[in-house]
Amino acid sequence: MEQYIIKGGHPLVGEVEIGGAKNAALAILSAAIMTDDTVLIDNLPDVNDINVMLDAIAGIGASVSRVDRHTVRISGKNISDMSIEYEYIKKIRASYYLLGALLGKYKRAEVALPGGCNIGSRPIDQHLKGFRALGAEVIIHGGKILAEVERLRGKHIYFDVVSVGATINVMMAAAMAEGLTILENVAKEPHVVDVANFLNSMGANIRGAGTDIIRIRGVQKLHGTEYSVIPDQIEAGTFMFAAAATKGDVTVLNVIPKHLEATVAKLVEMGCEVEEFDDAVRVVAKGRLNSTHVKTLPYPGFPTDMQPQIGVTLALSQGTSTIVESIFENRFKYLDELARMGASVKIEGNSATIEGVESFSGARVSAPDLRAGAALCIAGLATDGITIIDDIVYIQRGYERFEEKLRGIGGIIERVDSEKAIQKFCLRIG
Ligand SMILES: CC(=O)N[C@H]1[C@@H](OP(=O)(O)OP(=O)(O)OC[C@H]2O[C@@H](n3ccc(=O)[nH]c3=O)[C@H](O)[C@@H]2O)O[C@H](CO)[C@@H](O)[C@@H]1O
Ligand SMILES: C=C(OP(=O)(O)O)C(=O)O
Repeated sequence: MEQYIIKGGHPLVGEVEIGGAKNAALAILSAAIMTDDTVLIDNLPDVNDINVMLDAIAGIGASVSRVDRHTVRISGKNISDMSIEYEYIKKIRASYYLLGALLGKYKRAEVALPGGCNIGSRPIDQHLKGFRALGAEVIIHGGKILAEVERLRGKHIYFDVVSVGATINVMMAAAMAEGLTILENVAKEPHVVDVANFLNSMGANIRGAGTDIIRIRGVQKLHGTEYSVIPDQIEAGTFMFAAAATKGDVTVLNVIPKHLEATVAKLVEMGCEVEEFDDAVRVVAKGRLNSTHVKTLPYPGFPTDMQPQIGVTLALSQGTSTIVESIFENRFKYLDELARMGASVKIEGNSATIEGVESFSGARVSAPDLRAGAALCIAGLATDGITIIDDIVYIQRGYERFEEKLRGIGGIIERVDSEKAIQKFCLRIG
């Protein structure tokens, strides 16, 4: 098992290049198998979740060839199997997108119930409601979801909750249904729009992605395309909060500033200077920041995937902050770890009250999930001591070369795999 070991306590300064969005890329890779033609996808992040997805689609017979670290060529022509093995599914949440993709193209799919970060109960009833509305028979048996239909038919579907996964999944299936599908109360996240743009570049007819209503006129066939995934707003935001928490000066490069509005608004409220360029954002924190109040909401609200990163930053800010986590019920686990570093927090249901402290003290903590793990790294980088983070496999799910990128802006962080290596680091740095 690997750990991160961090010696923090100084500002992060410099520029960092942001990669492609994991959560857009995972859906786009699934959608890529919906044509028999070849699809070239660029700006993929080189992270574990993407590799698992590529293995999963290769496992059903798709041809997958890597052009380089961030580019892949996929052909769904020789897919022979509609059943995705549990081995892949249990590792990633987004495996459920293969349901919509296979059902749309082959009218049959068999996918084990998905894994992903343990951040809440994460039902998929809205995905299944959507597939059923399009005419599919969907059953859950032996830990698998089996969906089948002779002909998918367009329908007017109203989602009961705003769900990124259900919106994208049902949109994919409807792209190859007969007639018009209208999806209401949909998610408006940038990755929903990116997947719609990708499908449209393959010949789909999807309008309205990014608004509350998506209209999909089904087509019989999709064709090959070349596509570049949007930048990862969550990776960008993570580095922006790392700059804020360490009182640093960091410019995130290759971003779409519009996607970062909620993050920028909070950083400004907290007292950061934020400069926006065409495809970059600079965050400068000149001293101790101020408290604020945060409520996670679907886009364009403040993202739940950024809640731990702002939480860590608030725990070092002046005054009392509150966070309401309204999307997932189990996303405060990092606060218990942070309390071990000296943070003052009180959790009641889906609300947390944070009394800012001047500084943390280094401790050994565990990453409870992907974003919480990244947030604990931020805590370590802001702490004038040694912090060891266990279970970093979660962080590797979604951050490419995380420690390298942090080192590029002055972070003292190493990935180690033994107690001996930890001791060596402490002797050298401590
Ligand atoms: C791979 C991927 O893209 N993961 C992201 C995706 O997860 P995911 O797609 O799983 O999250 P959803 O947007 O679906 O979940 C939003 C809310 O809806 C509820 N819900 C969802 C589906 C459903 O059928 N029934 C239901 O009740 C969930 O429990 C949650 O409370 O969006 C989340 C919210 O932005 C992000 O935190 C995840 O990083
Ligand atoms: C929670 C996340 O991923 P997943 O939905 O794949 O667990 C995330 O990207 O923060």
